Amino acid sequence: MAQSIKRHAAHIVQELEHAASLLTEDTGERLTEAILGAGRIFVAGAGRSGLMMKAFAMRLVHLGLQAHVVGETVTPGITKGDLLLIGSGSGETRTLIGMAEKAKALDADVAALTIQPQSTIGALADIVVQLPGVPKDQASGRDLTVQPMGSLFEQTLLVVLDAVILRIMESQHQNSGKMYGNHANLE
Ligand SMILES: O=C([C@H](O)CO)[C@H](O)[C@H](O)COP(=O)(O)O
Repeated sequence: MAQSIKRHAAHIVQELEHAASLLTEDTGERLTEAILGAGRIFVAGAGRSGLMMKAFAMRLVHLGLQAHVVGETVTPGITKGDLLLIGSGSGETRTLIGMAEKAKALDADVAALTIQPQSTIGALADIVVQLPGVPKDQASGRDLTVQPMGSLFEQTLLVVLDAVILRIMESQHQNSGKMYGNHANLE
């Protein structure tokens, strides 16, 4: 018999709680330092992972940081001192590998959030944040989730990035009210 949406939602939250419990105490600390030390932050990701990266870029802008989404028409060029932040569960998405290589060639720093630190993108990155989850082909870790493809990773990615935002808010004495002042007013 089909389960209710409520039960499915509760199951997803349970999976996320388990994923959060697998994080180490220092998860994201180096990344946070790199974000605060960067000239500008460029975020990249494909598909649903890319949507999470976009959501993160919005909050960085709310914090008053210079953040850009790779691939947008108005996104400037990356250069030395900038940080390219890639979210990729598999760490093997072709377009993102090319971006990581180009950023490195231009002397920018690269950080990756991925399930697979040993992946091509993980190996190219200066900073790797390993997240629990199941890659989209579900070749490993199937016991962690009932959800399709990379959903658990994509949700965990958003949760961890939102936690990074809270960490930056603490260190910069920011609050939601101040950040709201930087929110789009043409919407
Ligand atoms: O959109 C995606 C798909 O729905 C998997 O759940 C992925 O996020 C997209 O294909 C990018 O993959 P990764 O780079 O492996 O995160």
